[in-house]
Amino acid sequence: MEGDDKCDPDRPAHPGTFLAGEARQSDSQPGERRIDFPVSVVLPAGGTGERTGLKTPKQFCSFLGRPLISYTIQSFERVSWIQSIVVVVAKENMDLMTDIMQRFQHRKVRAVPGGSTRHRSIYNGVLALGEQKEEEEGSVSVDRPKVVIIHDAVRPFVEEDFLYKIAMAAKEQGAAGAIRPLVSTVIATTSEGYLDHSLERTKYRASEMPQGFTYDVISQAYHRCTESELEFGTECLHLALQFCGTNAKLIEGPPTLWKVTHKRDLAAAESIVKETLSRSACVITGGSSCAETLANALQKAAGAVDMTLDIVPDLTGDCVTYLLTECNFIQVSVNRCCLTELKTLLTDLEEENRAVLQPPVVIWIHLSSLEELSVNGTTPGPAAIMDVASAAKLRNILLYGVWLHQSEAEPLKRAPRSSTSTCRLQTSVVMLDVTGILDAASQVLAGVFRVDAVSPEIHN
Ligand SMILES: Nc1ccn([C@@H]2O[C@H](COP(=O)(O)OP(=O)(O)OP(=O)(O)O)[C@@H](O)[C@H]2O)c(=O)n1
Ligand SMILES: O=P(O)(O)OC[C@@H](O)[C@@H](O)[C@@H](O)CO
Repeated sequence: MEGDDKCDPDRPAHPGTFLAGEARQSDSQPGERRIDFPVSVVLPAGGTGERTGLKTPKQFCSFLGRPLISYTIQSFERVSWIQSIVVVVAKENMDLMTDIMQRFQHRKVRAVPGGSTRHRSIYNGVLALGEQKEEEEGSVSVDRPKVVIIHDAVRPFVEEDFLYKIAMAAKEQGAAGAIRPLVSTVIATTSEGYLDHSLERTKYRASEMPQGFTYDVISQAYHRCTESELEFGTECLHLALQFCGTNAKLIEGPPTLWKVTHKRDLAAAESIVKETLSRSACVITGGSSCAETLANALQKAAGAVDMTLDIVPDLTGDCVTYLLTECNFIQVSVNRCCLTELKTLLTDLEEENRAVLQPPVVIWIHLSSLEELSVNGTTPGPAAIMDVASAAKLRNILLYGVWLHQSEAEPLKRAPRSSTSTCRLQTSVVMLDVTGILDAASQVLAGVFRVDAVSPEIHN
């Protein structure tokens, strides 16, 4: 089995080198990532978080209606080349973890019981990856990965690019780990509590997460390690070196890899999530092909915005909850205009009342012309939407309607750049094509991102 040579305890460990910045492997560029081997993740989350001083273990502390661990899981779920995630939680938290996975629709994730120490929890997670699984038809399968990424569940800010570097280095070297420069100098003390000596800071780094290992290396390292290591150790890279002779490749990671340890770290994590979310929009077009066009128009108009496109074509209450945890709720619906559905959405938004970017913004784009709207009779015209919008504004929700209005008499008028106080589209905005509509809608969205107060206007 490949990797045995990497786990030869007699093989002398070479000193290894600090990789400044990039992994020596081919520098990955976004979109160029090619992972052609199975990668799974173990998220140790079995601790009690004593250092926060809180009763709730920090991984289950919530902000913006979502537990910290859910943010971490989401970071990994978004990585397409990760095949499975194992969350390791204390036995007494298994039901809570199952509820979180269901409530936030976490896929690819399963929970297994942790141990009395972090190493024991991680070991349980590694063993779970190697277990045989009963398939529905009764057959047995093992989706044993080639590479295992281990990452503390209380480090919610992990980026795909860095995960890619760790996974590639782990596959090539047998082990890889994230490092960061030391902030404080490391000193050794005498038994009487005096300075014995200090270490030269430039020669040392802080070991962080994520870390990566071939399955063979990490499973055999844990299989061979001592009870004392399992009880008192804190470093998986050390186990790989000590018990497998595998010297990890060290890769300097971004500052976002920090671990939530103390209570103040929870507040820091919340402010980072808020800052990230406030640049995110959810575009729901019900399957219309214009989602990408709108996303591009918005990126041009509003700058870097994290767009979630068409994740939920039909909105019901629990989907609104899901959306609100994914992004600031800005819905752009194209050619979907049922007044009942609109009112239901607005009610759900009001009841959820958790969008980070207040107020939530809903834009209905009608690619059918007003004439068609009035003919089919089922779609409310501007006046009806205006009534709904006025009522919604009292509930701190902004509703816009933008219509395709075929009128040769009037030239196309681009919506003006949003002003600093309000974001207005001209009352007689004339759209002769989808791009013009989307441009106007993107300027509304851009205005939302750029101004605090946005007055709802209905434009046709
Ligand atoms: N028996 C344990 C102890 C810790 N961890 C996990 O290991 C990660 C990093 O450990 P740490 O920050 O020390 O978490 P706690 O042990 O919970 O914190 P404390 O030491 O303050 O109690 C956390 O995600 C924690 O949940 C674990 O899975 N099993
Ligand atoms: O020691 P703690 O349990 O607080 O946290 C675990 C950290 O030590 C660990 O994540 C890194 O040092 C990398 O091994």
